[in-house]
Amino acid sequence: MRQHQDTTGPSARNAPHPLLAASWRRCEDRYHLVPDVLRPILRYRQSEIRLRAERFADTLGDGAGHLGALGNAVAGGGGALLVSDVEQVLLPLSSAPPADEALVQRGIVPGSCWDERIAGTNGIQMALASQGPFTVRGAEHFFVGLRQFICCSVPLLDGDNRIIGTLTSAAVEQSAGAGQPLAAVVMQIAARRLQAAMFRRRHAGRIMLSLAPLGSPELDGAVNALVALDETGRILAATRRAARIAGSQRPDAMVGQDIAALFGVGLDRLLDAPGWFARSEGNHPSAIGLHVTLPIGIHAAPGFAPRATPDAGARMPPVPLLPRPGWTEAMAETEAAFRQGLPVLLIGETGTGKSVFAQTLHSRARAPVAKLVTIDCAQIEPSAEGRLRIRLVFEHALQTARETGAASTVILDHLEALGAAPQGFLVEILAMLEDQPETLRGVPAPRIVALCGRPPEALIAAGVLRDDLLYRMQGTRVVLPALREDAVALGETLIRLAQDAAGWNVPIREDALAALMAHAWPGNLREARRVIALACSRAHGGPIRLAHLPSYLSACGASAAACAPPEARILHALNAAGWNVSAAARRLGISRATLHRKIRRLGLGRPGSRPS
Ligand SMILES: Nc1ncnc2c1ncn2[C@@H]1O[C@H](COP(=O)(O)OP(=O)(O)OP(=O)(O)O)[C@@H](O)[C@H]1O
Repeated sequence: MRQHQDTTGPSARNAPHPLLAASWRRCEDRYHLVPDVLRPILRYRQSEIRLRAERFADTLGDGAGHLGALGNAVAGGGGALLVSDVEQVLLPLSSAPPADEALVQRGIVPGSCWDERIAGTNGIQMALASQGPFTVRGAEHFFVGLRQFICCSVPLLDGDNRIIGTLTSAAVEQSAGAGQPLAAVVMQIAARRLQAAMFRRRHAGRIMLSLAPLGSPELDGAVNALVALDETGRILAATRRAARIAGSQRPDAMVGQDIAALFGVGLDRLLDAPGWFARSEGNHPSAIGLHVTLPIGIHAAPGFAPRATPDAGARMPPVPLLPRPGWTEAMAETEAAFRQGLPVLLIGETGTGKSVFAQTLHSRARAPVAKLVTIDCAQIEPSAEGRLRIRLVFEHALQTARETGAASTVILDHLEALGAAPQGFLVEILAMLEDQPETLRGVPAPRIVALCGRPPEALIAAGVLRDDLLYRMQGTRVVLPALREDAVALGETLIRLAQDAAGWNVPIREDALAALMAHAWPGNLREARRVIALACSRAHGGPIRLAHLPSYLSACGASAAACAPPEARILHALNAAGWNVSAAARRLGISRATLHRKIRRLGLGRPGSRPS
């Protein structure tokens, strides 16, 4: 080993750290560096530095913004924050100027390269070599010119646990004094926080499990001990720190495992725990705290797709729309409220067209890119799993709103079937969206359309529906009438359905129409569509007769014909006569003028053109 003036290096005086000694040996024996000559400085061109800095800032994401504040904090303690990439090139990412001109004089400036082969033993290179925090003090630097400094460096890991660079607090050793140990801690915390942010961004939209070694003396020790999970509790990714706390060799070894198997506690239980869940038994000798965060925040979520939340898309229903009584007026009124972002409550028996109405509302909202997602409340379990599903749907809606800039529509179908616990949870989400719009950070809030099969007041009285949920949901309300409530509309609908199914103006014989008109239609439009389709197929293209109807309708045909409401008979006559009023009047045995009067009084009209 070469002797040099000033002091001898660590290897010559029983190096305090074997890695330091090894570095010194390489510098002398392999790279033939001489400590007491001027350190050769390799400095990159401005254009190259800018490129490197941009790439690095992209990887850091939001974290890059925090480096300025960190730089100021380090400068306040008498040091300078140095940020290097993985090739040990200093980047101009910390806006704070170096605290001491000495750093500049020694070439510690953006673009300078701290590769050991040129710069000798130094903090940046030691942190990368040891893959952990490393402080190189004064005489431990290889080059004499650097021995006035103390450098605390930590490697910086990204969301995939790859080392992307280092953070260093550099200061003149004499003036750094007592502040320097603190600087080392600050660097570690900053690196952990930056990695946590990168990991969260990398796995945005995923359930995040945080781990903490309970009783750990470390300050802020668990901030980057993160595990990304799928909805079943299977591990998708983990940070190195999480793997260490979980007692796993490597993060990769955790991937695919179920947290229930690994920690002895399932996702459901963790979701029900209000805060940190202490895990002190099982395979792990030391106690671990576990905490789950659901992805309700507004994140970009690459590849995220919520489970069991079929996306109805902005499609119109695949059936030709029939005019429904009051529909046009209700649609006009509701559309205005809907565009303003007010929630819409649609009430009606099964099959009255609530979903069709909601989808029409969405597709007419003049935002073709907006997303439509549906939660079928009848399928939401009262467990934590159900809660999770609701959250995922809202997360998905917010994510697409963020990507497209257009508010998504969330349809809550079969609201009456939602259990008490998920109702409470829904209230929380709606309250957050409504009362804390700042949490959305400019992303348009989802528009809510709730569909309810029974009058909500009756549900509240029966203790089935929470009143605060109802009030959160009814910005405007529309009641879709049952088919039986309006005889004229029923007759017109049946005739239109028959025309659509047969493909021509197919007549419905009087006894068949009477039986159809006498039926209560508990399944409303859904049932009517099915019955008419069956009748048309049985009629083989000819007129629909009583015998073509399902038996539960044809059985009461004869008696029904006798007591068929007058409007049904008039409608039938008009239909049979192809809406020729004179011919229909003759069939009915009344005058043309009388028929005209009746048509006006009953508000009858030839089945009109289909709504667009
Ligand atoms: N205006 C319409 N024109 C034509 N068909 C319609 C119309 N409205 C509803 N339908 C038919 O009725 C069926 C039921 O409609 P929809 O699913 O919207 O009813 P709903 O009130 O949401 O029923 P549920 O409460 O059972 O989910 C649809 O599949 C469609 O075939």
